[in-house]
Amino acid sequence: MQSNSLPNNVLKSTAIKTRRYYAPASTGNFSVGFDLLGAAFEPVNGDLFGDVLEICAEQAQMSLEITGRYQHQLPSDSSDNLVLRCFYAFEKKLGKPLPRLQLRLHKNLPVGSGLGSSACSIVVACYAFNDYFSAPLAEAELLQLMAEAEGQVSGSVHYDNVAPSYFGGLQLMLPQSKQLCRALPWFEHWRVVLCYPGTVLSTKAAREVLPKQVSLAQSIMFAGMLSRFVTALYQQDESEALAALQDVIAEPYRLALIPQLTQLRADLQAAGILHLGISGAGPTLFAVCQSDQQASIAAEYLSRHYEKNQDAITHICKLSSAGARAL
Ligand SMILES: Nc1ncnc2c1ncn2[C@@H]1O[C@H](COP(=O)(O)OP(=O)(O)O)[C@@H](O)[C@H]1O
Ligand SMILES: N[C@@H](CCOP(=O)(O)O)C(=O)O
Repeated sequence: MQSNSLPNNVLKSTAIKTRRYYAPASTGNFSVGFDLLGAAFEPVNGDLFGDVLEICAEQAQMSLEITGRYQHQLPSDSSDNLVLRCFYAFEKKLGKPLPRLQLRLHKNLPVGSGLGSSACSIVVACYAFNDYFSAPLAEAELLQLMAEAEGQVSGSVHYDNVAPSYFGGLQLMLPQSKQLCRALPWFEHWRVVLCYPGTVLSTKAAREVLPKQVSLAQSIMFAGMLSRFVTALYQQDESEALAALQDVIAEPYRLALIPQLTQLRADLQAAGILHLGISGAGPTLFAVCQSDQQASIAAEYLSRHYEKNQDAITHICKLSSAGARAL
């Protein structure tokens, strides 16, 4: 193995045992916590629903091969890829040259989907580089690097996808706290159906429809609903938690981008499913279900009425408590 301190141009290709890393899909906001709350999910059937990054060799130049179901949604020029951008940002943060790598990204999450696709690639990349180079960055530093990379994509720094995709679970962001975020309790029997219709909605565009300021009444309602939800989780009061899942910040404005939401929600509520919300900035919708049976009904309904093309996908999920990891 070559030394890390050698200049890049004298490094030769060095075979290594391929290392594989994974980060899960995530739902930002979870309706009630715009930019402050996010959850990582994985399909109950054991499918991997998140990006996989392989580090295959050390070599003279960086290279990135892109494969996977949603590779066609990414720029063909891989130099624009977030994975490479993360490598250079990671190297800059360390302040010393790193060996160049041969990388392979399995793009398993649709782009511009509301499933934290950009965050997922950012998280798997930063996690992989930190692990591969023997963990030079502490968790908080790595999370900050991830959030900065995400901010460059969406136009403003928000942690509600990178934090759950990195740490797993339902994560509440803690502004101005050293801890940055905290995992909240959950209802283990909850199933969350994620339905991506197959159409692209950029997060940046979906943020641009939001007002720059909200009223005092909206601010109080937002803080109140989020508090109601969080306390209900701690008290394991399920009906309170479900009742608090109201988005008073983004949904009123994003509804124009996802007009089917109103009818789909009414139909699912008639079937006993108590919450349907926008996953992240959309267009993916998420349904919170209280049993496997409800989840099957919601998944069947949404895939029939909301999927629009061959890129569409619907998964019945549970909370992914593990987050990013080596496979
Ligand atoms: N590895 C990657 N994964 C996802 N998006 C990427 C990646 N590399 C570059 N991009 C670009 O980042 C942007 C991600 O868009 P965004 O709307 O934030 O997606 P999402 O809402 O799914 O996170 C797109 O312009 C996409 O082309
Ligand atoms: N809080 C963000 C979440 C964006 O999630 P994404 O999966 O759509 O990137 C927002 O609502 O803008």
